[in-house]
Amino acid sequence: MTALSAEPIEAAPDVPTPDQVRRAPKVLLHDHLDGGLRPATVAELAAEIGHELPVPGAVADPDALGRWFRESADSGSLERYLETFVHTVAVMQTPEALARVARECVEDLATDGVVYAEVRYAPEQHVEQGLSLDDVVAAVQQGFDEGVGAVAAAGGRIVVRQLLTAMRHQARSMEIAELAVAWRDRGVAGFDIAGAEAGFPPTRHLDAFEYLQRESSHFTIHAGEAFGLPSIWEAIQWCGADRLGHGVRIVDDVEVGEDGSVRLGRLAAYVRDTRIPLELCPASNVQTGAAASIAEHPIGLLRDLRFRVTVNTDNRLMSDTSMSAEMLALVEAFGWGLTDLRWVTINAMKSAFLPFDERLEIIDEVIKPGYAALGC
Ligand SMILES: O=c1[nH]cnc2c1ncn2[C@H]1C[C@H](O)[C@@H](CO)O1
Ligand SMILES: [Zn+2]
Repeated sequence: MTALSAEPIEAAPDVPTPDQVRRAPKVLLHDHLDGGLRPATVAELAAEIGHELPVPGAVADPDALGRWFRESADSGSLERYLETFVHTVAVMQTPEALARVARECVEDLATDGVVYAEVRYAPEQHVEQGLSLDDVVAAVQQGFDEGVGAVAAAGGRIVVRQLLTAMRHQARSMEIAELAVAWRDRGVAGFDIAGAEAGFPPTRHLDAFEYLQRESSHFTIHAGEAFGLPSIWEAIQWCGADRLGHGVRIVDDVEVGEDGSVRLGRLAAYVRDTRIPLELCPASNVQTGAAASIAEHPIGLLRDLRFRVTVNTDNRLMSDTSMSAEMLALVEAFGWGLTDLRWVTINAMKSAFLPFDERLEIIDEVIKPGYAALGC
């Protein structure tokens, strides 16, 4: 057990304005492609293929559809939150639709000031109309390439990589891990597992993780979101996860005394000592019930204790969020300043599944100058 005080790293020097937050360079490690569609795109693609949406007339009123996603995902349960994906996955079954969604994703992230993103989705969910797993990855990559090209043509700069997710309740993780390795030099940076956590421990997919380790590949695991410490422990100590998707329940292993003293249990100490990145997604956690509110979200404590905290969107459509919105909410709830936003951004870039020299280049050439321009 470790004892230490929960003193902040340093006082936040200033309160950033919404415009400063939007202009600040951002790094996004945890964003689902099928959770980030524009409402208008869901409506148009659904109309094209005759998929029935829960909101009639959504093409004419995409905002109403956006509200439906947000409200339905606001369920307090991960299982019910995940039910909303049936409508986004349904409209992402052709190369054209996949490429469009991927291109728009890149454009939306760049508009939000994101300079590096790893965007994940489960290829096995996009083969209902006969595409092969390879076709799916190729279509998404084409969309990403087009999006990056469009951003560059408009004078911007963004780097985007795919993470391939396997669904934890299914049994295709080995195939998806092999797919990630096959595409590793063509836009895929790593692997993940997602889906309902309770009852589906990461060790169910141990063969896939062991294969990836032998291939010197990278992976993150959704763990410690809807389920607690045992899931995090398996993800790290059995499966060898490089990062934790959410990982927010690590606070169950942190004890804060009335006098402000803090004791870390063995697992929390290990996560902090080894600098395992936490892909925290505050708005999503409030919707699924993992946190009661942003103000009560453990990110404040985890930042003060200097865990390797990163800030993420998870599902921009279901949470009606963006990186700027997530950061602004933290500014408001915890009084974070630009120094804190810069810290989580550099934490995220250090934790990316990109080669070391490319990470450094983005930190030195994009992130630091971008914050310096804001006076930080
Ligand atoms: O926060 C999440 N936890 C677990 N699974 C999730 C979360 N957000 C999205 N997913 C699932 C639903 C998607 O269809 C799938 C692949 O992106 O991943
Ligand atoms: Zn997620």
